[in-house]
Amino acid sequence: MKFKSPPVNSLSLDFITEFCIGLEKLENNRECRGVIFTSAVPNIFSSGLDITEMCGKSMEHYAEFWRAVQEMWLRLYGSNMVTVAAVNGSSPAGGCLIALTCDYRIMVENPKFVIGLNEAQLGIVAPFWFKDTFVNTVGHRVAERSLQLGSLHSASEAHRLGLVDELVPEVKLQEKAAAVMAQWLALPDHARQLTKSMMRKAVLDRLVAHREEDVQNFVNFISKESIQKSLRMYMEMLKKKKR
Ligand SMILES: CCCCCCCC/C=C\CC(=O)SCCNC(=O)CCNC(=O)[C@H](O)C(C)(C)COP(=O)(O)OP(=O)(O)OC[C@H]1O[C@@H](n2cnc3c(N)ncnc32)[C@H](O)[C@@H]1OP(=O)(O)O
Repeated sequence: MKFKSPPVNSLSLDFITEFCIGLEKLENNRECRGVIFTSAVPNIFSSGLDITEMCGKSMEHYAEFWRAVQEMWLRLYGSNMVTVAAVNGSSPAGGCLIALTCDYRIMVENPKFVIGLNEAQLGIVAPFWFKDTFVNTVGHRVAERSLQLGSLHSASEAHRLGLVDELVPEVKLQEKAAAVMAQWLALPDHARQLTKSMMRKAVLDRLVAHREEDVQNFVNFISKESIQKSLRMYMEMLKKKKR
């Protein structure tokens, strides 16, 4: 699945809806046993949640958007397929979450590319299921420090921390992703799928059990004037950076 929503593959409601539909089609296709996620936008894997979906909109819109974000994560983290992220660009916040939610992460070894859950830098808080996914990948200590500081890690640092599994030169990315996929698909599906489910079930169940509460927390948090102000300032900063 190649993300192609220029300029930065931000995760808008439309993007997320298409992502979920695409994933469901693949999940229902018996001939498809694995998916590689990558980007068709140069230098960007995904810039994370589309901030304009969380700024200046109605409470109803925030609730609809957040349910879609939850749905995307539930489908991807709970997927029966082998999922490989071929990270060929920067991947902050929600973009990093997509990578973390996959079974394996390969990143291009470009010192300019960054990845991480930088929510704290925007004055927002990564929800518990982002945190759980992060902890399950890198362990509690690394996740705690990285989340509190809202760190964006270079590709080499992300590799050292275990946030990504492998680094490759850009030209080798697709070949490496295909080789990893072949290695994972060599196992019997039922054994791999049951093992994956056993490892991820508690974290998935936790969101399913608290889904509406999580939507309400998000809506209350994001609609606070202080949070709206932080997000507006962040968007202005992104725009000014260009000039
Ligand atoms: C109690 C429960 C509480 C729950 C709280 C909420 C939890 C929310 C969880 C997740 C949050 C997120 O995912 S927020 C998104 C975080 N993303 C970022 O911080 C990345 C921001 N973007 C960048 O750093 C850079 O754009 C880039 C490194 C990704 C690319 O840099 P580049 O120089 O190539 O491009 P530009 O910066 O010039 O950007 C081009 C264009 O795109 C706009 N843009 C960028 N990112 C976003 C985004 N995430 N959403 C919307 N729009 C974005 C940027 O403003 C530029 O627009 P213009 O061309 O109009 O200027």
